[in-house]
Amino acid sequence: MRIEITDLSVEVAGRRLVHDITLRAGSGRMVGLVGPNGSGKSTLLRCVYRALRPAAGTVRLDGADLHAMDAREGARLLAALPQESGTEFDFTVAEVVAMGRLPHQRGAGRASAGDTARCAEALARVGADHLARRGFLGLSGGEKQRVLIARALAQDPQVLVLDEPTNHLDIAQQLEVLALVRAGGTSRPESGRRLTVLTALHDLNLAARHCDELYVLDGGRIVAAGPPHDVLTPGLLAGVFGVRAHRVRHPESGAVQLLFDRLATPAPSPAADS
Ligand SMILES: Nc1ncnc2c1ncn2[C@@H]1O[C@H](COP(=O)(O)OP(=O)(O)OP(=O)(O)O)[C@@H](O)[C@H]1O
Repeated sequence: MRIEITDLSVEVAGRRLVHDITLRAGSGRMVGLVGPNGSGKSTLLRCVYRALRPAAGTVRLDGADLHAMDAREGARLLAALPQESGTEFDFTVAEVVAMGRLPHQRGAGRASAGDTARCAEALARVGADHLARRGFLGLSGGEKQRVLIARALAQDPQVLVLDEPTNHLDIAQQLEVLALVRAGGTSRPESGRRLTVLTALHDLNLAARHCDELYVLDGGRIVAAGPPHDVLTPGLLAGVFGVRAHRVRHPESGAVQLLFDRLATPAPSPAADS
């Protein structure tokens, strides 16, 4: 399922935080949003997963206006992992993941055997099946993140919107989760369907390695877009992130990888010494 974001602007408390965003994610593609702190990534994603309404512009899934759909219909198509998500009540892990099935059920709490199997499968895919009976609030940050990813996958969406999905995960889990998402989540290989993923990522090397295309946000606007190799240039990284970057190729995958240094600060001028 393709995502088309067109001329999207988002306002919070009367302040426009995101301006005129046009972004395309083709069906089955993994598209990354990168940008410095405060550049508008979360605000844009919040509008895409419908926590905020657009001030202008549209978000369409295969041509249908997402903000015009009813909540249940939207939730069957799109699942989200917000940056700070979770539950205040101490549900068990199994109960948290089961919430992902609600959009597919008639009436609340009528889980079928199929629903239960989908939840177990999603937990197993993120390596968290052993946590099923644990209380969610007692989990570590990384364990919580894995469970919330399982909930999103159990929702069986066609589009996944992730805000910093690798937060709290150790390096092995970061690679595991992004590979899993990229490979299509729980999507049964036999269905031939791949998830379309829009994800904010701080780690530019993970973004370069896992995303088909990147959009770079700065000051609430898109300042560059394209394949990671074309986008993550030393000039852009200096201008947007304020760092000096060296590009190397991953010896196995060939993906662009970056080594960072602080930008050299200009030597003080003689006049400043006097
Ligand atoms: N509810 C709000 N009220 C006022 N300003 C807000 C609100 N939410 C976000 N902002 C501001 O909007 C800008 C964009 O914030 P946003 O969280 O979207 O950035 P981000 O790129 O996701 O940042 P980070 O990388 O730090 O998570 C920031 O300047 C932030 O302070």
